[in-house]
Amino acid sequence: MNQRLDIFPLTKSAFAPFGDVIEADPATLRYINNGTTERFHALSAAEAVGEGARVIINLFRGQPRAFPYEVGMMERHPFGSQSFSPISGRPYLVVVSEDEGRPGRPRVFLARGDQGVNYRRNVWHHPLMSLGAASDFLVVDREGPGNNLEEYFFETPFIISEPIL
Ligand SMILES: NC(=O)N[C@@H](O)C(=O)O
Ligand code: NI
Repeated sequence: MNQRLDIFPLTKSAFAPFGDVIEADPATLRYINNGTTERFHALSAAEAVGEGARVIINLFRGQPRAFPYEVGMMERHPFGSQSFSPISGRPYLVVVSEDEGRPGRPRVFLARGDQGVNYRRNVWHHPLMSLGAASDFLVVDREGPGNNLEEYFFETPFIISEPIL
């Protein structure tokens, strides 16, 4: 099998099996604050399940990945969603897999610096992949009891070549 992964643009429809894209979607636009603010309403929703669980807001500062990059593992969070919204304005990579009892072949999306993603609960994804320079992200996910991190390690890593920005 060809282990090299192609990179696709991040779009709402392509990402739909994995979660939501957080971007200024005109279909969600509401004018608020006496017309001085545009509200792009309910682009996604945070989920945190389990007694005593809560949704938390974090800042992640991701160091840039080097290429060619080996995707040797995927992870998922069984008890909650996880969203990443870029603050530094730089593009980044989003790597997700369908669940086949284990992660299927990863799919790689290039996200613009004005696009965030919300991984639905229990969706396989690779940890944050910043590009070019250390990049900050607002991250909304779940804190609470139980192990909210499941990891899977591939026998043969997949390869991502340097993205063309
Ligand atoms: N470990 C952690 O909080 N981050 C990962 O879940 C990630 O997806 O980057
Ligand atoms: Ni994660």
